[in-house]
Amino acid sequence: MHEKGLLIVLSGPSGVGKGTVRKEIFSQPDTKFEYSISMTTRSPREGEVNGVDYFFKTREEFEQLIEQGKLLEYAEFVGNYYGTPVDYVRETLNKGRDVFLEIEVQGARQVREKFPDGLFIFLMPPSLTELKNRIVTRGTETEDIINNRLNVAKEEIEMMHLYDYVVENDQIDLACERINAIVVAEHCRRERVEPKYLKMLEVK
Ligand SMILES: Nc1nc2c(ncn2[C@@H]2O[C@H](COP(=O)(O)OP(=O)(O)O)[C@@H](O)[C@H]2O)c(=O)[nH]1
Ligand SMILES: Nc1ncnc2c1ncn2[C@@H]1O[C@H](COP(=O)(O)OP(=O)(O)O)[C@@H](O)[C@H]1O
Repeated sequence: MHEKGLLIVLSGPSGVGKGTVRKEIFSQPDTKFEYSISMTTRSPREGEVNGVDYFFKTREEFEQLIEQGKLLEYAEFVGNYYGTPVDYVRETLNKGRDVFLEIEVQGARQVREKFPDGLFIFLMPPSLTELKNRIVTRGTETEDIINNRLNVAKEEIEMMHLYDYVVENDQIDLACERINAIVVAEHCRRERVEPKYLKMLEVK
């Protein structure tokens, strides 16, 4: 019988670098977490592969998944649905593997309700100015949309207290190291009283 795996949730404001940090973590050969591939109604970008980057769905298909209770959480983000497949998450955790979700903050909030024992990590920008720079560099958005996004980001940052850890994404490699260290520490903390260790103390 395996111990249940840890559900790791990485979230944070739009543009902070969640996707970038997640990709870096999963490009490291010694990463042992399983990435849960999300469902989305947004169109694939150039180079994105169905079943690798996302499971691309129509709005009808996605709404059916919601009705059938197939999503652990879902949210509408900039006009598209995004959601986490519940069966994959439960099956993988039951195999004793750690599952890693990279999702926006509304979804993370729903996961917290269903998995209060999950490990919730909030990625923070070094400053709001730097967050604005990242949103500007990434997109083709107009000044109005960028300001609107920044206001949303401020509301998202206010949700920080709902998380177990806050990690600054000043440099991608440092943010990844911090996340990996948190997961290792969290395993030690949770498995401290595991029977196999207590057995060492048993009198023969
Ligand atoms: N709630 C939720 N958010 C998701 C999920 N998958 C991805 N996201 C988030 O959706 C947002 C948009 O993702 P995407 O369209 O890939 O664009 P980008 O990450 O901003 O380049 C990001 O904040 C992701 O973290 C999911 O399954 N559930
Ligand atoms: N540590 C960092 N330093 C500088 N730029 C970064 C860093 N992390 C991410 N970025 C850049 O910021 C932008 C937003 O990153 P992205 O991963 O798309 O954010 P999110 O998934 O949180 O919306 C991208 O252009 C990315 O290259």
